[in-house]
Amino acid sequence: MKLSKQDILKALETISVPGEGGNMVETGAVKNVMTFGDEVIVDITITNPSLQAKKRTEVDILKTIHEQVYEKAKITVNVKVDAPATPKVNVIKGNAIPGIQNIIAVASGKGGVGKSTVTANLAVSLQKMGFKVGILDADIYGPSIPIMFDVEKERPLAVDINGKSKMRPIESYGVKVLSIGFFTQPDQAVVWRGPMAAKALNQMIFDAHWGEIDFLLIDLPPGTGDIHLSIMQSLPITGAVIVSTPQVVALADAKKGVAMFQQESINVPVLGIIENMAYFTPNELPNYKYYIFGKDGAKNLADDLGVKFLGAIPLVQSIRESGDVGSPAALQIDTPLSEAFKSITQNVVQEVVNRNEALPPTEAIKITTMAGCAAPKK
Ligand SMILES: Nc1ncnc2c1ncn2[C@@H]1O[C@H](COP(=O)(O)OP(=O)(O)OP(=O)(O)O)[C@@H](O)[C@H]1O
Repeated sequence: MKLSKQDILKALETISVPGEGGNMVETGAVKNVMTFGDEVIVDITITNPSLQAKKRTEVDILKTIHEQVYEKAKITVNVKVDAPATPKVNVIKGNAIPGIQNIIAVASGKGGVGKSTVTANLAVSLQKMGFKVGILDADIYGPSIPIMFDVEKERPLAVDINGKSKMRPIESYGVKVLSIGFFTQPDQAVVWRGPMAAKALNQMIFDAHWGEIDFLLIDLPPGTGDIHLSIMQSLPITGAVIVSTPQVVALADAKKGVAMFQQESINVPVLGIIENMAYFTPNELPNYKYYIFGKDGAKNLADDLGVKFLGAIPLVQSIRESGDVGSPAALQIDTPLSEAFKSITQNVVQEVVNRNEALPPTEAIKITTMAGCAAPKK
């Protein structure tokens, strides 16, 4: 079989480089195509330096040529990365916070997809790995972190630090917690505007005595409103993690969430997407997986958007129960659930390391300890 260069180019015109828009031939990304009998060599240059973008580009090219031109074609794809020459600006906004190394915003477009559950379990997994961890529960519509850490009746006390009165976070399972829920009545509907919420959160960060923290997780309210804009613009967020179920309506909102973080005025790196309630396995049928909300939706969305897929969490009764009794499932020892959360947490840490390496050395966001965590892959 002799392949024609024209056929290959025509096939490549049907795909684009992740995140670059336009078809890869028209944008000039495809630099050269050579054919020898049933062999094809494609040289392509992309601007996105992430491993996923490279891998995705390669896979798309292989798949497209196999599907549209010749299924047995022997294809070599040479992907070159030509990142923009301008040095990356440090996207960290606001003042660096002494003692707090990384701030990770946990967000979801849609409500009720398990953002707080994921935040709580990420925190516990990070703590088990040896990191110093804090959670700032910023979900003004329904702060649930105090319940998940069994501290809903607690109230933070003031401590004197160098002559200044500071709020001491409540500690549970080795995780320091401050929640907007500690300052509002449980049945009080909180109608706050963005700047007010951002101010309250600023106080909970800057006027609190967090001590040394490797990861401060912020449990954001659901949605993409002005509250998010205010928070993102005023706090030095290292990166954002998006939680979604595989359901179409949740994915549409998750996509808006990713777009919000990536827009120019916000520019917070998206560390990746976590798929929650990915499938249901009944106790009595351990080999069955029911894809109640659809299959691989969040994974496919991550691929489409060129962001990392951080992992999937099943829909399991004990996750809900452990959240309700204030003992996050990740506290379990060597169970499939605690292992699943551990693996996702390692991916998050890896992405933070990657992200910090990609920024100038001046930023105040270096990870200082990798204790208990698998060494990052270079
Ligand atoms: N993987 C899971 N398996 C079973 N139940 C889950 C799972 N994830 C979350 N839940 C349950 O779903 C409900 C909603 O979860 P959660 O409060 O974490 O969502 P959320 O996205 O933070 O909600 P909100 O929009 O109110 O902030 C809770 O009762 C929680 O226990």
